[in-house]
Amino acid sequence: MFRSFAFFYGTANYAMFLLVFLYAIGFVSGVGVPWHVDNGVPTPWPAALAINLVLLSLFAVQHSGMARPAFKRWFTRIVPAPLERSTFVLATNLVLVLLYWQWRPLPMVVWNAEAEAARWLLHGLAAVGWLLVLASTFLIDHFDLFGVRQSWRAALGRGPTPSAPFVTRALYRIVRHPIMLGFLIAFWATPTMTVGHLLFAGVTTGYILVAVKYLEERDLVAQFGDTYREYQLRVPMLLPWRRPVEGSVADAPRMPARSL
Ligand SMILES: C[S@@+](CC[C@H](N)C(=O)[O-])C[C@H]1O[C@@H](n2cnc3c(N)ncnc32)[C@H](O)[C@@H]1O
Repeated sequence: MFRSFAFFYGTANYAMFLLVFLYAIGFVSGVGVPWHVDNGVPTPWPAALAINLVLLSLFAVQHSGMARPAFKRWFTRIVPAPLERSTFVLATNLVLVLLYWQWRPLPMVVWNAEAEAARWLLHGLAAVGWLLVLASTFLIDHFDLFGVRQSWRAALGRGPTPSAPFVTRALYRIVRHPIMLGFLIAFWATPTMTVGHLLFAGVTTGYILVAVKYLEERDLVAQFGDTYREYQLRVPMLLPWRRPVEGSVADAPRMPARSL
């Protein structure tokens, strides 16, 4: 019974993620979907701003909170360990559906590229960003990242899933966070930037910078130790042209493991 459920749960949450990811492309680009970053229930700007900030904060709290090792340790007392990642994916899906549905437009235009070539160029750049996200998930371990591997192993009656390996090849040789870089490109490369889109891009950029530097990298140092510190010295965080900090592993900042 549990094995069948694990298979269904992992597969259904992943299938929903694929739809939510596809919708994200439409939401940000404003193409092909009913509710997007520049469309929704017209709302006076102070209320629209407040609602959008609540939605973005909800995403940040869910996403960063549930990804912390301390939360996972507590959560796996309630949810079977092989289904923990898939439950994280389900929660992310639900928060994003709420955001797509309840987002309020702030339509004032900040910039607008009028030349057709410039518009296509910016759409093309955004497409490169989305492809970078997708390609990078396969470099880490796409099916592990979205909980399919863990739930399918449970369905097959296999033992606990071994941790995904530490990756430094291909895109991870150029920057330490290609998935986040892909999101930043996709969020900012738009021919028509409205106040609502700017709010979305600005807040998500701030969130990505804080979450990567102060949460994810601390966890990675705690998990991989000097291997990750040495990686930080060798490879820039997000921008390929930025030099990583000069120094040796011994000089690298010792970041304490997060207790939460
Ligand atoms: C949503 S992914 C984002 C990865 C990375 N921040 C990026 O932007 O490409 C988060 C997961 O990737 C894992 N991760 C981050 N860097 C990694 C690496 N170099 N090798 C393997 N896993 C990594 C983290 O432990 C975390 O579970």
